[in-house]
Amino acid sequence: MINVEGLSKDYGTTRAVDDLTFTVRPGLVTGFLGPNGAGKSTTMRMILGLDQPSAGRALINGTNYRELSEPLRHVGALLDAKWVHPNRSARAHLRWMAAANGIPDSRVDQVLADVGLTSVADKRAGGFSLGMSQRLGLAGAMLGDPGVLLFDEPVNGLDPEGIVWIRNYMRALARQGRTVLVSSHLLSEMAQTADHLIVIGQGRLIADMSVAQFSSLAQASVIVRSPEPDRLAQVLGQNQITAMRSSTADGRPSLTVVDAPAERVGDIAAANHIALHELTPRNGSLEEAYMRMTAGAAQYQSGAPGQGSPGQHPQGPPPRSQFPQNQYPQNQFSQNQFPQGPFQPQGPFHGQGGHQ
Ligand SMILES: Nc1ncnc2c1ncn2[C@@H]1O[C@H](COP(=O)(O)OP(=O)(O)OP(=O)(O)O)[C@@H](O)[C@H]1O
Repeated sequence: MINVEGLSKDYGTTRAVDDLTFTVRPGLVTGFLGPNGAGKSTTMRMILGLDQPSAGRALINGTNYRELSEPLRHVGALLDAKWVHPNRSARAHLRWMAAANGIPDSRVDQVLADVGLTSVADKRAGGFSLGMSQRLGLAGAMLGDPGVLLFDEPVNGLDPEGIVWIRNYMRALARQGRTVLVSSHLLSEMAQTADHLIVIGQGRLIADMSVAQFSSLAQASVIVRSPEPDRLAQVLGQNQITAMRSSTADGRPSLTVVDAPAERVGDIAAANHIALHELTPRNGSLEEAYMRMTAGAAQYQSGAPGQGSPGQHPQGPPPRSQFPQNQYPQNQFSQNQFPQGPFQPQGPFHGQGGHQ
């Protein structure tokens, strides 16, 4: 288990991590999600004792990383896949790591086999593709058979096969009861990999909830086509359901309902003898929900001149007062309550009823 408590990090005048508190539980893949510059890597480095917090602490199984005896037996990390001597073979690299950490040599061939690198174990690691380097990094992380694993953007630059492989590998580690924290700036990736999400923006906690709860934040809708759209809209209105005129992807006229499930729309149509030619439930886009949630928290985003562009380092996060006020009750989201405007990052949203 990882416990992050009131963790902050300042680099000069830049507050990279701002009073973060969260727990990463065993048996789950926890996605650590946030736009570029949100503070994910800095947080992971502090968990791994590579950076000193300005305030707060990060504990692994109740202990500070720097106080762990034989840390590789507790924590494995994949931070930079290319962190390997280019002229060493994969096997030599792992043997060197094992020797430095009091891990028996026999473990090296085990982890090489686990990640599918046995056949290239004696090849120069410098000649490895990114996918092979990621596997070697994973092998290094698994050397001490640790219960806690941290992966920083592990799918960056991988081809689809590599992405699926690493995703399955992380899920298998969690199923074995390990604690798995994996960072990404891609919600689509996390939605397929993680069970739980911790979302940060500008160093602050924005959301801490299961992927299922996060999904329910995305607004669902029902697409309806009928030869009698006006009468259908009218009877739906009589039932306090709003139907908006829309059109399907191929240009056919339709109605879109956001405040009732497909079953209710179908029942009302049937009760009023209105034929339906289509009744399609649609899940809201998770990506849209994520964009709304992190709006204003992205360090670099396209926007008006002066709002920050790639390569420009702003002077630090804006003060909290610049964010719009929260108009929504916390912890009370339902499918149809998700805010339409930019999500404000003042108060973290803690999912209820998630995994314990
Ligand atoms: N060594 C450093 N010195 C100064 N500022 C730093 C340092 N490391 C990180 N920062 C700043 O801290 C903030 C958080 O950076 P961090 O790399 O942790 O974010 P991230 O969420 O991992 O982003 P990315 O997805 O782009 O890697 C950024 O403003 C970054 O510029």
